[in-house]
Amino acid sequence: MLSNKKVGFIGGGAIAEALIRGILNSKLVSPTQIAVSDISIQRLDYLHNTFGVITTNKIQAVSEQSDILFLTVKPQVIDSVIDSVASSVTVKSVVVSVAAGITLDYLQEKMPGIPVIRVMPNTPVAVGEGMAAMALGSHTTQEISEPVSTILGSVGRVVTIREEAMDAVTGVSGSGPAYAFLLIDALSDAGVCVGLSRNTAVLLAAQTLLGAAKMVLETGKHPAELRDMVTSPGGTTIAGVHVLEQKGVRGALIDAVVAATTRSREMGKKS
Ligand SMILES: NC(=O)C1=CN([C@@H]2O[C@H](COP(=O)(O)OP(=O)(O)OC[C@H]3O[C@@H](n4cnc5c(N)ncnc54)[C@H](OP(=O)(O)O)[C@@H]3O)[C@@H](O)[C@H]2O)C=CC1
Ligand SMILES: O=C(O)[C@@H]1CCC=N1
Repeated sequence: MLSNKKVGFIGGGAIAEALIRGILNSKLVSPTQIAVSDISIQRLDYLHNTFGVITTNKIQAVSEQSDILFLTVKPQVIDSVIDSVASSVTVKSVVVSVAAGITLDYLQEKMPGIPVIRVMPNTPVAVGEGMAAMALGSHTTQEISEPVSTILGSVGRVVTIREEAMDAVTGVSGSGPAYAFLLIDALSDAGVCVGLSRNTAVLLAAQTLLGAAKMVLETGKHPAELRDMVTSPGGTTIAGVHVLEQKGVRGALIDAVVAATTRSREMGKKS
């Protein structure tokens, strides 16, 4: 338990909800240690009723109380949000921005002297299988960042990276769950196409991606080696893989990550 820490969220949308769900499931903090501010009262009611967390539409009520303050708003509004919180955060707190493209330089310029961390999480934090990368600002020591690492580590894996890699991380693992959901959806449609019920097809598709991902992580083998183990000579798998290669699925995924990375860089330039 991070028993003596108060965790705040400015913005109670998709990623804040995923983080709150995961953190509460991990039992690292209790609902009353978490406070959320959002402009939508309906959203605050939903979060309070679902998780029992403290909610308010007054941003500063959250920022002045929080030891760890997550900025979980869209990059487009982060400027005005920081203007509202900057005077109420102190050097004893740490501000964690998850906004795609928003740089440490920008955050530090807007909040001089305040420890800041730039993090790119992903929505599987909600089920304890997130992937988060963090880059520390120049006023953020390892000791200051420790509780943030602990929080992110309680809902998945966390790595510390050079900030320059953050746009690439956004393209791979930040946006990545969307590619995986698209693949699972497509694989499910394919199952239906060859005669399976929808429920069975979704189960088969999702469990197959989960199992394959686990094998990569647990065996440490190269994905291509694991793929070869499935691919019997003259069998079914090579017939399927042949079609995927002909249709350019590998190239499409590479193009998708490059496009998302480029978009993250563009969003950073506007901040
Ligand atoms: N979704 C994801 O998978 C990930 C998102 N991120 C980053 O997280 C951030 C949030 O993304 P996401 O959760 O998807 O977005 P959402 O739109 O779901 O959530 C943002 C929330 O903030 C609210 N909001 C807007 N303005 C303010 C304000 N001034 N004060 C308080 N709350 C406000 C929004 O209300 P309203 O909708 O009414 O505007 C909304 O409820 C982005 O910067 C994104 O780059 C990072 C990693 C993964
Ligand atoms: O789509 C987005 O911009 C955010 C950042 C990573 C995932 N979602």
